[in-house]
Amino acid sequence: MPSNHKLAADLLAKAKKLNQEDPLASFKSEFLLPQNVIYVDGNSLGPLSKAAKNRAVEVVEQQWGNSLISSWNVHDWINLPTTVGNKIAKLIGAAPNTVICCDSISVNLFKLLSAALLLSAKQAADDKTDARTLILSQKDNFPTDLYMVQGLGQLLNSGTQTKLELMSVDSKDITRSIEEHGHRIAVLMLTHVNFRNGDIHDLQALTELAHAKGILVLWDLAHSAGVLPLALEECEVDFAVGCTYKYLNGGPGAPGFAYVAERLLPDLQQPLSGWLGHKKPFDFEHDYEKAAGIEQLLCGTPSIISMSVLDAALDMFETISVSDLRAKSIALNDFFQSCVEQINASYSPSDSPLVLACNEQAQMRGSQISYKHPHAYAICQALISEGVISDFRSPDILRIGFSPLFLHFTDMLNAALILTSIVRTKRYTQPQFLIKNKVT
Ligand SMILES: Cc1ncc(COP(=O)(O)O)c(C=O)c1O
Ligand SMILES: Nc1c(O)cccc1C(=O)C[C@H](N)C(=O)O
Repeated sequence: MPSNHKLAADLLAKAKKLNQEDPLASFKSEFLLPQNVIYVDGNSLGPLSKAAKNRAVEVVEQQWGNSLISSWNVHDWINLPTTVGNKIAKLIGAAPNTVICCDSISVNLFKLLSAALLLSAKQAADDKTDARTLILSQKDNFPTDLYMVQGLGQLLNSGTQTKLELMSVDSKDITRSIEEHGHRIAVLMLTHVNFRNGDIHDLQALTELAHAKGILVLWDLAHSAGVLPLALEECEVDFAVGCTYKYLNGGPGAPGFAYVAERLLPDLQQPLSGWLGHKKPFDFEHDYEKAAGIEQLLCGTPSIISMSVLDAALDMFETISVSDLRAKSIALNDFFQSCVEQINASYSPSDSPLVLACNEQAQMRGSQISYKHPHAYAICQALISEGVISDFRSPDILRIGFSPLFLHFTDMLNAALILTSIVRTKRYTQPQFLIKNKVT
């Protein structure tokens, strides 16, 4: 407890009032969270909902167990990637039938980047200009995005001619790089919300700027889908990818999604030409002919159990607007930050304090806050041992995520009390917290 009892009482009264005013407060009871746990890691893996658990049992016992292979028709498994894709489309401002649920972000990036490069090359040939060879991205992107470009580059550049180069620059230099190298850039590939510090790129402005230079745009929405309002269609975004195991609560390894603007679908050619992306998969023809719609992004047989669980988890979003989710996420983020600041201010300054490693204003960040500390890993482990599940991002970032569907403002106060106390008393220095041997 803060030494100042009045402060503690005031913060608790404020938290309770915010809970009462929260239109999303009742959704917490839809989740099966363990007792005595404050889960501030829904930005890495969303928790289990009752609906998802029930669907898991149903799909295994009834659908697979009883209906066996007829479930592809009876339970419409065959259309699940588009059914689920359409539910996701509503959350990201995409037109119907422009989103498909399949594979992982990494695999979908490979498909879409390859397809974008082919479109760009065709455009250059039509315009009689040199083919563009650059993919512009941010240095601080989530590594898999950069790795996928590097892997694709190895494949494409195996001959004598360089066909693809990754140009990764500081986020603050993206605009300047587009201005300077625009004519050489085929694709601008950015992650909307930065996984370490929560910085948000201006999706609309950067998409417009890139288009003005003839660049195709691909957004990674891993930390945006289901928590930040998005308008892909309105902003004329070309491509997007995202995952469903974070704010969409689809479960560990739940399939990702891919978005392609409707206008690009007819000429799109993706390299993972598996049978389910074929125009008539069940005709079992010798030659590949792509499906006309977004189904062309499919490759092999989808993971039906996982996708069914996700399908059920997504139903919760039917009655909620993303702007309400964003408003609550900002309020949780802001309240947590102010609790930490006020509690710390009520004590004499600590000799090794947590330092904010993100924008100071909650509305300027994604649904997370990041602190820098030389012992961030140990602090994270100490937090987990005291029931506050957060995560650590190498080398020195403690990351707290705010999932608006199942967190209450009282959770924020309790998490802030535990965090500040662990740092102040240096409880993180216990030996078991110092050994770095865990996935976080
Ligand atoms: C921005 C971003 N992109 C991609 C990924 C991972 O992609 P995949 O679904 O392929 O594991 C993550 C997190 O794991 C991420 O935060
Ligand atoms: N996808 C993950 C996994 O399979 C294991 C552990 C963590 C993850 C994550 O999603 C990490 C997450 N994208 C991040 O922002 O750090």
